[in-house]
Amino acid sequence: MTPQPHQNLRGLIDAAAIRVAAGKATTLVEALPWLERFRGALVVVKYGGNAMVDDGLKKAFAQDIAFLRYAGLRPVVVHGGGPQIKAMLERLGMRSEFKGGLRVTTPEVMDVVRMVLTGQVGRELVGLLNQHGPIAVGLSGEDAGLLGARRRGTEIDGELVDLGLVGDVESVNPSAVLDILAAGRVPVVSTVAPDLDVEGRVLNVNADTAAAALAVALKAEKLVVLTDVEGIYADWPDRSSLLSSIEASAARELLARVDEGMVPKLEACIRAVEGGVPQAHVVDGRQAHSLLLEVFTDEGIGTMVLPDGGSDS
Ligand SMILES: Nc1ncnc2c1ncn2[C@@H]1O[C@H](COP(=O)(O)OP(=O)(O)O)[C@@H](O)[C@H]1O
Ligand SMILES: CC(=O)N[C@@H](CCC(=O)OP(=O)(O)O)C(=O)O
Repeated sequence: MTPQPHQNLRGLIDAAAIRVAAGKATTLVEALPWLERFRGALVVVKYGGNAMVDDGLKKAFAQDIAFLRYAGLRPVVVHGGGPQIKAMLERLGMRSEFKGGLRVTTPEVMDVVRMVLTGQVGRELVGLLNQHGPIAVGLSGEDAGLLGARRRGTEIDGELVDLGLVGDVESVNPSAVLDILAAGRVPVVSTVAPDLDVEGRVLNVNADTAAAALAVALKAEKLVVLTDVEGIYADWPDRSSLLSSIEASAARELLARVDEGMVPKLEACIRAVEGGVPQAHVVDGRQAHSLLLEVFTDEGIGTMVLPDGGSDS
């Protein structure tokens, strides 16, 4: 019997659909070695405020974290919120400046930082994640003694500059995070920390810094820093100088040549790998699902920071 034209068309569509399905299966199978390798792995993901400005990207980020969780990893989210703090300060008619990539924080600015990070950005991320099931629990460095911080300055042209209520993490008590992970949930951490020297005072901790300290304390398998640039450039802003990987001591040398937002990020990656985290990645958070690509494919996305000698192993 001669096939009717519509049957022919149907046959063609089916063949195309099968090819698409086969492609999807290939993608899933390609993830298998990574699923095996990272099953149960604790991964600290720092989600930068600049990668958080677009609703579609935020949704994709929440999907990625939910995916990691349902794939059997143990993601811990540490979020930033620099642009969101800036927007709120502007609404309130306030200003703050950055020195060495860190916000100079007066007591009035600190109130806004705490309100925006813990009360706004953290809440929003928890809400987005919980659209995938009751998985996310938000907490700040103040909860159950998670973080303890001491005031720090920053060095600019060899001189120590005061930053006000800015802290560096001195102690981590990870038990609250571990409790949440043991319950099968995803901790979402905002980086306000009690001052170890002045009772009742809280300090503004850069989120990269806090993520590194947490990754070390939790003995994470990796730290992934999502930001608004493709990775670390050896010669910023020369776009041909994107690094695919760099070892800790070379990264330390590079610190003198990066500026502003990349300073705490690079410091954080160095701190993580020198503290025992096997690898730290700076990845472009403006690309939807970059986190999944980083964890589950071998495509070498972003820049990987390794401990010294790590490239040879
Ligand atoms: N060497 C470098 N490589 C990449 N980015 C750099 C470098 N030096 C400075 N930067 C700047 O750092 C920015 C990332 O920091 P930031 O905007 O604070 O991100 P986030 O909000 O994710 O913490 C980049 O957008 C870029 O402008
Ligand atoms: C001391 C310091 O600079 N704290 C940061 C905390 C938020 C943060 O780190 O946000 P991003 O990751 O989006 O940059 C700030 O006040 O902006």
